[in-house]
Amino acid sequence: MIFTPALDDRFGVGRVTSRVGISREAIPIHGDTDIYSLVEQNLPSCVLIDEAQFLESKHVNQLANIVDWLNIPVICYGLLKDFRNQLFLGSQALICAADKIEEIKTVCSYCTRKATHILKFNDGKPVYSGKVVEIGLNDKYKSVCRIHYHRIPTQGE
Ligand SMILES: Nc1ncnc2c1ncn2[C@@H]1O[C@H](COP(=O)(O)OP(=O)(O)O)[C@@H](O)[C@H]1O
Ligand SMILES: Cc1cn([C@H]2C[C@H](O)[C@@H](COP(=O)(O)O)O2)c(=O)[nH]c1=O
Repeated sequence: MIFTPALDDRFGVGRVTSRVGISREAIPIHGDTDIYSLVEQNLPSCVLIDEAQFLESKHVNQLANIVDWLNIPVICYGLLKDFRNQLFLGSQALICAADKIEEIKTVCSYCTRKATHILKFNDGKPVYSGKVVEIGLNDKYKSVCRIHYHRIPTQGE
């Protein structure tokens, strides 16, 4: 069973879509969705959650119970930190609950260093404060290294 938070509606509510174009229907998670009950009724072989940074801590508890009481593996994918370089609340709850955490590495948009931060742009300018959740694509967010998070290169650099 595939789930994704309803608030990420970039490609439609309840849809997991990759930048490479692959897309799958998913069950949308709303504030009152009881993921445990839905999984208990269907008993799938695995549960996949995308955009897990947007989960509420009660959903993370439900996922832990699915693993512990239904013996069904749960794999979550999501961002660790927001554009302010602070942990998303869902990711914080997942770090505390998870059996295993795997980092998927990517490189900085401006150089070959490891991307450790995410820069957010408003009208082409980096911003470091404001509301945490703003659904968007590559025009709004860029993965960057620590150096370029604090100072984006000027033209020609
Ligand atoms: N199946 C795939 N094969 C090859 N490259 C992939 C595949 N899936 C993703 N990628 C690479 O990873 C990038 C990010 O993929 P995406 O699924 O949008 O990740 P996320 O949602 O985690 O940001 C893509 O633009 C592409 O370069
Ligand atoms: C950093 C950051 C991201 N978001 C949003 C932007 C996108 O809708 C998703 C991330 O999707 P991806 O396919 O994994 O890149 O999260 C946000 O709301 N706030 C942020 O700080």
